Order: sequence, then C-alpha cells, then structure tokens
Amino acid sequence: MSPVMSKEATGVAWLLQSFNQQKQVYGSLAISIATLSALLSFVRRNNTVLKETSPATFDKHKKLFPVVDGKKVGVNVEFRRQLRSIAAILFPHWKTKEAGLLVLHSIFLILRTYLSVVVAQLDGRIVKDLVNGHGRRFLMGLVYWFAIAVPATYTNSMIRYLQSKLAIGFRTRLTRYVHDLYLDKDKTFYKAINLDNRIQGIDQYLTTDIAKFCDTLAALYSNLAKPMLDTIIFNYQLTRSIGLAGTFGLFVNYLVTARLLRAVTPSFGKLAAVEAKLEGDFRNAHTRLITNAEEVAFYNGADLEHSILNKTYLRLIKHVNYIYKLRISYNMFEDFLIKYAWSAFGLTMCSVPVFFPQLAGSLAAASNSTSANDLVGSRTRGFITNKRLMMSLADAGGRMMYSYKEMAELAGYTSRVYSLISVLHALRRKEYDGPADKRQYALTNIQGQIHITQADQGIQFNNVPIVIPTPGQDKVGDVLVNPLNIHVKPGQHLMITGPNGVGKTSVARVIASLWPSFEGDIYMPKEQDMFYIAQRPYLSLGSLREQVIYPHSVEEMKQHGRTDEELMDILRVVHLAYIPGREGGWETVKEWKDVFSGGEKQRINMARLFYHHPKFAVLDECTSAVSNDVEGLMYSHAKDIGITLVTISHRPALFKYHQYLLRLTGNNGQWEFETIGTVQQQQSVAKEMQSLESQLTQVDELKSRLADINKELSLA
Ligand SMILES: Nc1ncnc2c1ncn2[C@@H]1O[C@H](COP(=O)(O)OP(=O)(O)OP(=O)(O)O)[C@@H](O)[C@H]1O
Repeated sequence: MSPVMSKEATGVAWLLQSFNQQKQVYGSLAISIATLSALLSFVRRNNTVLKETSPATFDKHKKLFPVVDGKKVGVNVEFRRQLRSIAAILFPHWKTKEAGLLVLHSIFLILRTYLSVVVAQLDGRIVKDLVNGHGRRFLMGLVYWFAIAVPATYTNSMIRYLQSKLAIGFRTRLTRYVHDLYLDKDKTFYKAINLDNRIQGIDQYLTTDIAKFCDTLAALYSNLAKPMLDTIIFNYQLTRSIGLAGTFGLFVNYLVTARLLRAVTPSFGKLAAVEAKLEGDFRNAHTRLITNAEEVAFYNGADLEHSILNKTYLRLIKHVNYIYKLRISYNMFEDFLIKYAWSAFGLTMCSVPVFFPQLAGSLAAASNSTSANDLVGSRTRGFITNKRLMMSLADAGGRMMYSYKEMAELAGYTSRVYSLISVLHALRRKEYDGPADKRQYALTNIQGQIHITQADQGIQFNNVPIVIPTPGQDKVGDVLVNPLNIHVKPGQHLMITGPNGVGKTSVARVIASLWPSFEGDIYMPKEQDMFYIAQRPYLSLGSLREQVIYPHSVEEMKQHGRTDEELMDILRVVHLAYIPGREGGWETVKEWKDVFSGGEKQRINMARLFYHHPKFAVLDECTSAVSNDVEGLMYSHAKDIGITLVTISHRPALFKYHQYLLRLTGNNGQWEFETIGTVQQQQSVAKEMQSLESQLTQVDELKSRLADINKELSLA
C-alpha cells in the first residue's frame, strides 16, 4: 500500500469510526423524521367536528360531579379528584385526538431529553479536542454540532406546537361539553342565570376560565413531565461520572428544596380563583354598559357608570397587586435556592471526579486511567459534560419546583371549571340550591307536576301557586299568586291583567316551565304547540330573514318548505313590508336591535308568531309600543288563523279580543277569573270609551290654540 493510499484508508477508517461513535446523532434524525410523518398523517386524519354529548354520557358523569361547597382551594386531595373528574371529559376514551397528541408530545419530550444528553457529550468532546489541539476532530465535532441542531430545533418547536394543540383540543372538548349542558332542552342556561346564585358571572367561567384552565393544564404537562424525565436520565448519566454519593447528594438537595418551597409558597390557587372572579366582575360591568348604552346615554349616567367601572377595576387591580407583592419575596427565595444555591452545589458535585477520583463513577474512572497527556483533556471533557448535565438538571429541577406554583394556579382554575360543570349537572337534574329540610316553597321541595296533553285539551292549572323561586340555603320563595285554577280551551282567548309587579309575567314563566311549579298540576300541550313573546323584544344575531323566522335556522325554514314570499306576506300583516326593500333584502346582516324602532321591534316579534303559527301563544305586553290600529289588525289576524291567545296586559283596549279575564289583584295573592262581557267588563270598557270621548271633545279647542301659536310665531 502506497503512503498516500494508506493515508486515505486511515481517513476513511477514521470517518467510519467517527460515524459509529456518533450514530445516536443520525438515530435522532431518523426518529424525528418518522415522528413528523406520523404526526402529520395523524393530525390530517383527525380534523373532525366533535359530536354532541349524549344524555347517557351526562348520566354517567353524574357521580363524578357532585356539588362541593366551601372546600379549600389548593393542591390537595380534592383538587386531584376534581382534575380526575374533568379528565373524563378531556379523554372520554384512549382513541381520542387529545390522547394521540399527548403520546406524540411525550415522544418529543423524550427526544429532547435524549438530544440534551447527546449535546452535553458532544460539547465535552469538542472542548477536549480543542484543548488537546486535534484540529480535524475539532472540525468534525462542529459538523456533528450542526447536524444535531436540526432535530434539536425541530423537537423544540414541535413541543411548543403540540402543547398549543393539546390546549386547544382540551378547550374544544370542554367548551362543547359545557355548551351541551348549558343550552339543553331544559333551558339550563336560564336556570343557571336566574334560579341559582352558585355561579355568578357565568360568561367569565365559560370563556376565560375554561381557556386558562386548558392552557395551564397543557403547559403543566410539559413543565412537569419533561423535567421529571430529564431528572431521571441526567441523574443516570451523572451517576456514571460523579458516582452514587453525588447522586444521593442531588436527591437530598431536591427534597430539601421541595420542602422549603412548599413551606413558603402562598396559596396561589385560591388567589388565582379570586382573581378570575374579579376579572369576571369587571368584564360584566362593561357588558352591562354595552347592552344598555342608549338608556345610560339618555339618562346622562356616564359619571355614575364611570365610577362603577373604576371601582370594579380597582378591586381587581388591588388583588392583582397583592399577588405581585407576594411574588417578590417568593420569587427571590425561589431564584436564590434554584439558581444560586443549586449552581454552587452543582459545581461542588462536578469537582468530585477531580478531587476524589475514588468516589467517582465508571466514566470518570476510565478517563482518569488514560495517559498523562490526555489527562487534562479528559478532565476538561468530563467537567464540560458534567457541568452541562448539571445545568440541565438544575433547569429541570427548577422547572419542577416552579411547576408547584403553576399547579397551585391550576388548582384555582380547576375549582372554577369544576364548580361550573357540577352546578350545571345539578340544575339539569333539577337539584337547586335550597335548604336541606323540605320546607314549603323551598327550591329543594318542588312538588308540582306537569302533564303534557293533546293541544285540544288546552292549558289547565289545578291548584298551582305562583311563587318566586329563591335560591339559598335558608331561603323559601314568596307567593305572588294564590293557587290558580284556570282552564284555557282552544279558541277561548284569555287575558291576564293586574297592577305592575303583581305576577302576570310570572304566570307566563310557570307556563313556559322557566320557573318551577311548587304545587298542583299543570296540563299543557307539547312545546311545539306553544309560542311565547316576551315583554322585551329580542333580536338575534344574523340576517333580516333570521329575525322573522327566529328561533328557526334557515335550514329549518327550508326543511319546512317555507319561502321568502310567505315571509313577505307576514310582514304585510304586521305593516313592515317596507323593511326588506329599505334594508337591502333578506340576506342583510345588521345589529338589528339598533336599527329598528321600539314599535318595529315588537312587530318583528309578532311576525315570528305568524311564521311559527302555534296552537297557543302567550303574549306578554308585546304590542305596547304598536299603534292601536296595527295592534288590532295583528290580534284579529292571530285569531283568524286559529291561534289561541293568552295575553298579559293592563290595557282594557285589548279586552275585546278575549273571552276570559284573569285579574290578579295583588291583594295577598288573590285573583279573579271572569268572562269578558260581564257587567264589570262592560263598565271598564265604557270607562275607557268615556275617557277617549272626553279627549276628543278637546280636539277643536287644541286646534284653535295651535293656530294661535303659529300666528304669533309668524308675527314675531
Ligand atoms: N328572579 C326574581 N327574584 C325576585 N323577585 C322577582 C324575580 N322575578 C320577579 N320578581 C318579582 O316578582 C314580582 C312579579 O313580577 P312580574 O314580572 O311577574 O310582574 P308583572 O305583573 O308582570 O309586572 P309588570 O306589569 O310590571 O310587567 C315583582 O315584584 C318582581 O320584582
């Protein structure tokens, strides 16, 4: 073999040997690429929309979510139980996308730890080659350094990506589940807002709290799982160089740190829960202003609203500042312990193989046995590798300790999310907040029965009192109306009248099952045969068409074979035929509550009645802003098309469209049921006519006064 050939052969052999030594670098690359392709195909296959939660699932979860009161919020047994209950929603089974994401996330976490070890060794090797003056090896080390950078950076960004995906996945599942509970057929949303005090400012729970819970949970997994893994692997690596005594020292160090930190950590969980509540109050105050902007502006109430908003904000910020203050001393202590005390301890550990080789591990012993020339290089290599491992270990331990604070915060969010779900579950089962003993008219003692019958049986109340549902441990409701006995048969229109606040709308609430019936029996047709128009007109988000067909969607309208021409006919009845032309057609989307006048809003609501064409309609003062002539036309049309009306109003002008009158007197809950057209009725109508006639007699007088004023003005 020529000297040249022999040199080349040596070069190839060295490269092969070097490749052999660094095969883990290529292994890492291969694993990363394989994981990437698995991930991409997995994510592509799993972009499905979540299915609606079935009643069977809710029944199954009943035991998981008992309502708990007054439990201490913190990292305790109750926190773990609540987290396990919520986990049943996040991971309904092991074939979910989130479970897959979790597995992938874990793979990348392992990969990162593995790469950290490789990097530490490579770092030690490069420095050794530098100290020993091995130029070629040093350059080759740099090549490997860059080669490892590719999977390392990819792994890091993948971990962040998967953590965000996991958080979004959790949030989607949880939001879907809570929405299914909240907006179910039993109108749980109404009960949660009006019949219960356990969840205040529910919008904050549904939006921010769920999001924060999911973000913290996903972050906690990587902040906890990765350092745990790191600790095990790095400790193993270190044991090989600094020996068992060093590793034992490290463990003692962890234990002492954990104890110290636990002792000085303030109750961050409780503080986070209070902060979330105060955030909710602040947001709520703004929402109220947005909803009532016009009324506030008319009253010139900006100053008062300003001070309410400021006070709410100050309460929040005072609490946040308090948390920040607590954090100063806690963070100082935490940093001192984890950054400085641990580093000093780490350096001491790194010195073990140098000063006490007899205590060192197998790797250090091997390098110490090399020739004197290589001793400095080997020590340098050992020190650099150990220092890097030690730094990673300190970082891992630090993150584990910091995670305790995150865990405490997670406990706060968990308690909020858990209480939301548990109260919604309870309300779904009609378990309200009330006294434990069965007192009359307590929300825990609802005895009334609702019987669904054929529409031709009408609506019947047998001994049903109207009681204000009052939540609270020691509370019972006040009786507004004594037990009612009424029967509204098809075609026998009923009007409910009485002074303000006597309980007229409350009767409608009981008919609609918004309020419970505490006693007696209610017989009524099925939901589809009934329609309610509330006192305050409601306009939804969406197109003009969707305002008329509400609560139908456009798909439902099509399924029922309804057309825009029919909608136009309906608008003619309520004298709004000009609206589609003026607003640019049925598809126009606007904030309709700001577009329509008070009377127009009420007429749109009446248009819905004609679109849905129910057998019975409960109309609660829903035409008070409509002119008398149009109101009359709408009432006549409703009766002509066979809708039986239950009208709530105190205006005698509407008597003539009804056969019966339920008069709530407000006198200790008393009521009278009369046939319209009796002597009393005629007297009351006659009284109204008299008053109108007396006003008419003044018309000429008023006209002449107006003419005088005009004349005076033109002279001036
Ligand atoms: N959720 C509630 N909690 C406590 N009290 C309530 C609640 N809802 C209604 N009330 C009270 O019950 C009474 C009856 O209310 P309701 O709305 O039925 O009156 P109404 O006869 O329809 O009055 P109006 O003619 O002014 O519309 C009122 O005094 C009201 O303040």
